Amino acid sequence: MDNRTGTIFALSSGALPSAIAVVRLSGPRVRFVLETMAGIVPEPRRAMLRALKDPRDGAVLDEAVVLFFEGPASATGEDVAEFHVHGGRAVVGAVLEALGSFEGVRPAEAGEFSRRAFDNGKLDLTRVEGLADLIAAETEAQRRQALSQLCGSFGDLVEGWRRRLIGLRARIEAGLDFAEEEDVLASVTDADRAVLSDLRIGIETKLGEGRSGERLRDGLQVALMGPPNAGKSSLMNALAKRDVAIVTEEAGTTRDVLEVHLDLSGYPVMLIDTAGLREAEGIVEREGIRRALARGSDADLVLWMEDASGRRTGVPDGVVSAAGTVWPIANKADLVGDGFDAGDDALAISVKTGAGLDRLQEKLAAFAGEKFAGLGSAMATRERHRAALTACRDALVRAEAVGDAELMAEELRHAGDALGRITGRIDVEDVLDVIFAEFCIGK
Ligand SMILES: Nc1nc2c(c(=O)[nH]1)N(C=O)[C@@H](CNc1ccc(C(=O)N[C@@H](CCC(=O)O)C(=O)O)cc1)CN2
Ligand SMILES: Nc1nc2c(ncn2[C@@H]2O[C@H](COP(=O)(O)OP(=O)(O)OP(=O)(O)O)[C@@H](O)[C@H]2O)c(=O)[nH]1
Ligand SMILES: [Mg+2]
Repeated sequence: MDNRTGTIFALSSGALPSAIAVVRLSGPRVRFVLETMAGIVPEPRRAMLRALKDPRDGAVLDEAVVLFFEGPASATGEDVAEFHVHGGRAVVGAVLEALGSFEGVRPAEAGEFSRRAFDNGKLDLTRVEGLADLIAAETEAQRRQALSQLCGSFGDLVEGWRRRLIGLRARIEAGLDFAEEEDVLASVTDADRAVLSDLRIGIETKLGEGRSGERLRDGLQVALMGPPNAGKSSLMNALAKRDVAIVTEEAGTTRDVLEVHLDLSGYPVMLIDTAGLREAEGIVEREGIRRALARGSDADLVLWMEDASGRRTGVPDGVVSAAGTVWPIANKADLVGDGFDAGDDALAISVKTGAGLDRLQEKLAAFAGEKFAGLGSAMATRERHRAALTACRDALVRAEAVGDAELMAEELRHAGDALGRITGRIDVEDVLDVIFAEFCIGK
């Protein structure tokens, strides 16, 4: 984004046609556009019904609800206007074209409204990320987490730590100046050390939550693995309630890794179907098996599925997920007869008759619930958060180890800067474009 000034506009609502479409504008020319097209600048935050006119010939384009938000009390911090128009393609097309005809007014790029909100101090980076997650949220747990991040739970926690660090550093540096004047050695008080270790513990606790926050965004990874023809793809389709994967009676049907997102009692799960494992002849199938093993070793949970009517070998040693959780499943219970008991700890199901599927779904939802339980609402949801927290923790550990007040102050500065990168208070020009590019146009 090179041109960060000017007045921008975009269709901020969804796909057309729709009942109503919202066209949003932000920037210094908003008042002029309102006067020209709606004949008035409405009182801030009061909806008005107006005829929208083409600035070039005065032709009426639509009858619209018009809103004005006076900067800085707006979503972007600039003057903002909204035209709530009828959501027809031609209506929206005509309004957008009319807006583009104004001097100094241009279409917005993806994420540009949010970028302005960030630049004007309306949202810190964690809130911006929460906003992106809220728009992407597909399940209740994701919505709650994203909304809490948008409202600042994580950003305020990090900013609180940063302020305490700054306070600590200020006290230590004041001591340094004093020592210089008085020609004595600066010392760090026990109280200062207590604050330091308290901060370190807080950050370590947050780091101890691991990737749970990231998993909440992407979904818990559950990989379907097992020998060919066990019914993995059939189960995938049954749980997804649509025909995602090809199912045939031929062994070796699935080659690529397939993913579907499931909503299990509000928890996000990414179900991964993989190629059946066997000594394969063809290179395509061998590559499929290589991918299957790779995904399985990354998964939070592996469902190891075998055919209950055949000879079951059990879970091979090689198939142990990173989290180490593997559930054996015996499918095709219908072929074995009524009251089939898998015997071992395997869960007996039949995708064909649906037997055992409810139980499996309940178990999966409980597993997801357990994985996400105990997480506060303020959580690190991205790799970059954890990287910065780790850098901060390392600097704090070094600060605790040094005896010299000057070196300690220096480490505290590093620690504070690491936290500042999370909220975007310092030195993050490089990550901004990445974060804002995630957004749709009009946001
Ligand atoms: N019509 C409409 N609906 C919408 C939005 C919008 O922009 N327009 N939003 C877009 O994301 C969300 C609401 N977010 C908003 C965030 C801040 C402000 C705003 O005017 N903030 C001012 C005043 C705050 C106040 O009065 O409490 C400010 O922060 O100073 C408006 C909407 C969801 N619904
Ligand atoms: N009788 C019976 N047949 C089933 C059941 N589940 C799946 N099948 C059948 O088993 C065959 C193989 O099913 P798939 O879902 O393609 O098996 P897969 O494990 O994905 O196989 P690969 O992709 O080759 O590894 C198909 O003909 C299915 O209709 C079941 O519960 N009972
Ligand atoms: Mg398959």
